[in-house]
Amino acid sequence: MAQIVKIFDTTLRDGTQGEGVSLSVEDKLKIAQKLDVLGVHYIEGGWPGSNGKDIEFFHRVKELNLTHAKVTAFGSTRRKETKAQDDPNLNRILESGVEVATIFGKSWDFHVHKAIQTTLEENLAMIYDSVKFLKDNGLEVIYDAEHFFDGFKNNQEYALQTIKHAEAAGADWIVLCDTNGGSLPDEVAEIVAKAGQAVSVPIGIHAHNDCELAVANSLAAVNAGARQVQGTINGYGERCGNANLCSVIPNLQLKLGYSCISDEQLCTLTQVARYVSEVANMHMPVGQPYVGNAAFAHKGGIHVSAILRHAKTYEHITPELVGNKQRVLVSELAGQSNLIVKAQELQLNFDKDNPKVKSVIEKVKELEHQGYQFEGADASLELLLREAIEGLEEVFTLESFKIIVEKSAGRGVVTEAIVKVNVHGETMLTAAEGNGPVNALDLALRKALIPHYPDIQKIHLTDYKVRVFDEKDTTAAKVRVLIETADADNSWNTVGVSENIIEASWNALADSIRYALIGKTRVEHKQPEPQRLGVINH
Ligand SMILES: CC(=O)SCCNC(=O)CCNC(=O)[C@H](O)C(C)(C)COP(=O)(O)OP(=O)(O)OC[C@H]1O[C@@H](n2cnc3c(N)ncnc32)[C@H](O)[C@@H]1OP(=O)(O)O
Ligand SMILES: CC(=O)C(=O)O
Repeated sequence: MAQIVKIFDTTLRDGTQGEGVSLSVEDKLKIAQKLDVLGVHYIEGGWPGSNGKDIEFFHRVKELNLTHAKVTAFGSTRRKETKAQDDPNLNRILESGVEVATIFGKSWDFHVHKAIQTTLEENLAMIYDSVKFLKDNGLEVIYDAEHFFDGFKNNQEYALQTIKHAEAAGADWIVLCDTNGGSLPDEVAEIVAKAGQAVSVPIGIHAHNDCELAVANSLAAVNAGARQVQGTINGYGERCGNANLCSVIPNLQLKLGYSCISDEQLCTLTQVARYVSEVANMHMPVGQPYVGNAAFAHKGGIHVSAILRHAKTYEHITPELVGNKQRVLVSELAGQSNLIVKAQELQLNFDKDNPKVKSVIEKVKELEHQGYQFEGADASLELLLREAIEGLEEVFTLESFKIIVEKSAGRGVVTEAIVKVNVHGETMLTAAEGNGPVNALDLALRKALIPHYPDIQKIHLTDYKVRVFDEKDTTAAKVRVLIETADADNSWNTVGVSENIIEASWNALADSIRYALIGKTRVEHKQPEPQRLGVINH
């Protein structure tokens, strides 16, 4: 029977102490629901003694009827030289209506002297009184021993006295905190084991990531006897963050054989990680272990060739166990296997014996050498493959475009694009004003295409990125433009490269529209004529 390790999520408290992370009450409530579905045991919702937002959260979280997780409110021990029952912070915890309180107190004598500027005896009394007050009021109490590892290294006897005082006052858990994130796994293991011998209540670990060891330290603590791990989704948190639960949970469960959440809940991990990053509006690193977009993405041709034979050759776990999936990238590092997998994904008939395989690989490598990058431009790659394998209908061809940018005294900059394209034998000449050259080009091209393809009105550009780079051996700077386009159901990315930013943008734009139109039915009956400069019939 696997040993149980309880998961304490502090995304909504310590996570919001991370730079750039700010959550509204609504955001916090939405995330709490996801965390409950994920199966964490505790959700630390905030610090009611700190701000009105957190007070409102605790008021409203009761309406969610969470099925699994216990909600806990955070705070500190009472202020020095006061009574616990008079302490506003402890009273806000009671008023929040939670059944579990998490309070932190000082373990490091240096902090007692320098940070809270009181005596060692008064700090012990602050810990005892505060835990006792909350216990006397019927709460489960988790005692976070702040700076425990630094305190232990500086004055072992005093650090142990602090947690013994918490235990004597009735704490249900003693959580050892590597608050400054400076400890190493071997030290953590040794100190957790010694603390475990000093007290008989269960021990937990709360690790920060300042040495990029928060996950490793959490695992070391569990192996040394800790039975609760505190951390955050995606590792958000003060300074360099907290232990990332998206790595802690699968490591504990899949590698070390502990039990934290059910297998079905583990399958929601990737979805929860991405959801939280969306709500927090924080970019998620593609290479984030287990849950990142590239966590099971294979780029090197050798790797792809091997995973086709057995996924285990380059995957440490089956991605679906954590709700992620395998991906194959195509780039100048690709071999034929990459292209074959990609083509299979697109349901294109393209096997090893197809004579076109080599020429397509060469084309991809040549374009990447020119500055194209297909791993971030799935739609451009699909067009290239479809064109090579089955040929593509020419949905439109460019005859010419012209951009006029005019700045005159007393007026802002006015940008106008004139586009001439041939659509099924008909030359469409249109013009549009935009708030910049790319916007104007986009609007003019759409005007030209709408009569033939009215669906084009449902798509819109969602992102536009430019990267300037110097081509090897020449002095001319080239630019790569990446465009993201979306309709109601999907989004897709295209790439264009040129020494001229407008031409690079046009290439990416034209691919994005082509991609949208390929496979869509051409309307037989034209829509009412759009505003345009002229239509030339051939
Ligand atoms: C390791 C951690 O992550 S702990 C959590 C840190 N998170 C936060 O600080 C976020 C929320 N904080 C806040 O909203 C505010 O700091 C508050 C409301 C808690 C306190 O605000 P203020 O009363 O203005 O105090 P301020 O923040 O300037 O100073 C902290 C006070 O807490 C005291 N304090 C710090 N730790 C403790 C403790 N464990 N027990 C008791 N008092 C403590 C300090 O001594 C200082 O009080 P003093 O000036 O009387 O000596
Ligand atoms: C309690 C806490 O957040 C810490 O010690 O880091």
